[in-house]
Amino acid sequence: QTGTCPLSAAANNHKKDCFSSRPASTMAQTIKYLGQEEAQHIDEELFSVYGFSVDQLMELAGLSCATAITRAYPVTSLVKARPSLLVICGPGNNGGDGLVCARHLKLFGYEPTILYPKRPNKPLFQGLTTQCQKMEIAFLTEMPEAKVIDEAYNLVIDAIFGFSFKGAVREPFGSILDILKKTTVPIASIDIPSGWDVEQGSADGLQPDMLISLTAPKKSASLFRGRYHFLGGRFVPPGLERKYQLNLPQYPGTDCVLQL
Ligand SMILES: NC(=O)C1=CN([C@@H]2O[C@H](COP(=O)(O)OP(=O)(O)OC[C@H]3O[C@@H](n4cnc5c(N)ncnc54)[C@H](OP(=O)(O)O)[C@@H]3O)[C@@H](O)[C@H]2O)[C@@H](O)CC1
Ligand SMILES: [K+]
Repeated sequence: QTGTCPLSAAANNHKKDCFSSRPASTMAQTIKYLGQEEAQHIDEELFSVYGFSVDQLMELAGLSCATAITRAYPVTSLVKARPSLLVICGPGNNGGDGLVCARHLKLFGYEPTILYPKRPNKPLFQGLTTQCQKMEIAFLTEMPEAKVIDEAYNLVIDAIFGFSFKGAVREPFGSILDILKKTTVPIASIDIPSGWDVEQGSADGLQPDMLISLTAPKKSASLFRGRYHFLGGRFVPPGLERKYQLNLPQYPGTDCVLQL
């Protein structure tokens, strides 16, 4: 289930440079790209062994995503008059990351709008939804047409599916992904480009401009061809990193994200 990043020699050399402050024994090692089951085991262990709660890690994950998006697409670089963003949230924890990310992006000066078509009946997600509403973030009642999205928004944030996605896409997300494939505005995907097989990717799927891998990249991230690949979720305890041989690069200073 495990593997290392099958990147080009040039990219790997660059990664070695990034490790140059580390001991020689770890210098040649590259960050591990996780299989689906391994990602789920790590997630489970963070809660059961290391004592974290879901909302704690979701807050850090969502903050990482908002920070990375702000690095790649600063408000001053946006092409439209208003700093408008569309955040599409799915039914699981990836969708929760999207809600947290939207709240922080609002605090960072953007104007996010959220589409959240399938809302779990759980206090965590109800609370995150209320927080966004109280932050005066608008919620759409239906997915706009591709042309409308291209006209209205600078960027789409894809928080539909993460590492638990499996099988053929079920509605309403099939139609939503079909529309997203027709848009031309950049897409920033949280953890996995939605609709991609977590390990194999998808030849005719979304082609996001940005990918924010949380904890560690998943195997399909080796097929990402967009401009910006960031790592976020700076919360991995050393014992967990050692057990799964994650070989995480050092985050600079106090940063919660790192460009890969
Ligand atoms: N440890 C970490 O790194 C942390 C990870 N975090 C985040 O959690 C994410 C993983 O979250 P997750 O496990 O809740 O699953 P996720 O991928 O959101 O999807 C599950 C939902 O999708 C649905 N669904 C599945 N397949 C489908 C299909 N074919 N078609 C349609 N629907 C389908 C499925 O539906 P159901 O089973 O209910 O039918 C379920 O409701 C991870 O990627 C990261 O973003 C952070 O928050 C915290 C720290
Ligand atoms: K996603």
